[in-house]
Amino acid sequence: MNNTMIDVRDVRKSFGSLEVLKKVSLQIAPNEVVAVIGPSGSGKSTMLRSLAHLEQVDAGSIRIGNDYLVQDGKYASSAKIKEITARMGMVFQHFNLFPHLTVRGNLELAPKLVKRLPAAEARDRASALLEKVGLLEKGDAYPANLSGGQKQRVAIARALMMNPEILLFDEPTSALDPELTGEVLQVMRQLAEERMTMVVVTHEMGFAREVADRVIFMADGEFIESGTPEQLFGNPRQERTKTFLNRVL
Ligand SMILES: Nc1ncnc2c1ncn2[C@@H]1O[C@H](COP(=O)(O)OP(=O)(O)OP(=O)(O)O)[C@@H](O)[C@H]1O
Repeated sequence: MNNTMIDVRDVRKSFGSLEVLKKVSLQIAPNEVVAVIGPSGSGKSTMLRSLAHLEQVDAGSIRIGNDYLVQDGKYASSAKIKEITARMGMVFQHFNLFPHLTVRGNLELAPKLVKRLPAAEARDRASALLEKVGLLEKGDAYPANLSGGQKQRVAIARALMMNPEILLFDEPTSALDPELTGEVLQVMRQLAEERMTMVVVTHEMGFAREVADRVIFMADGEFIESGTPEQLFGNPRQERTKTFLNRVL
């Protein structure tokens, strides 16, 4: 259990003349699992990437725990930003593993480099996490020799190496063949059961419905509606949510 929560207030973000986030606000409680769903291009990834400071917002505030990443459009110092983002782990659609490093190399690099973790400790931690995602025997393999599902499980283990308070997932199963999504969702389901704070941008309605504590429907740069999976899937209040769900379910 941890005390981190995410507080996003009135965040705006444009790419040129395209307004991608229109005054978005969001609060996430410690240990909450939130799924963000919505049509392609609605700003889901941009919102998530803004939390990890992979995108810079134009206005508004993002607070992680007690620390402001950005407050009323003004960013914290680069040292503070580093400190805040180190508390978050991110898992991407396309895995983003280092191709020239083995699985263990991928896992151990950041903890050794950033956290100065001794090699033996990094190795032990990597073993424990590879076991957790069912890939202990793949430690010496290179990413090119893994299936997409295995790559994504390595990416999740890598994110966990840094002992994050929050895990952010950006469409973690969208690049996978359908038969490989299950093994990744199973690891995510386990993390959810362990009460990891997670924000998951996903097209996987089954995950949103069965695993998330709360589902947010986003369209055209706005949060249209948010609720428990039962509320959102069973009895959506907004016409746009209904239309979207009718299309994808
Ligand atoms: N770096 C960028 N430069 C310019 N436009 C961008 C950039 N990144 C995203 N966009 C645009 O911002 C809008 C929102 O994109 P975003 O990836 O956040 O949507 P999304 O809801 O995650 O979509 P998807 O489900 O397809 O991944 C899209 O119109 C996209 O083309």
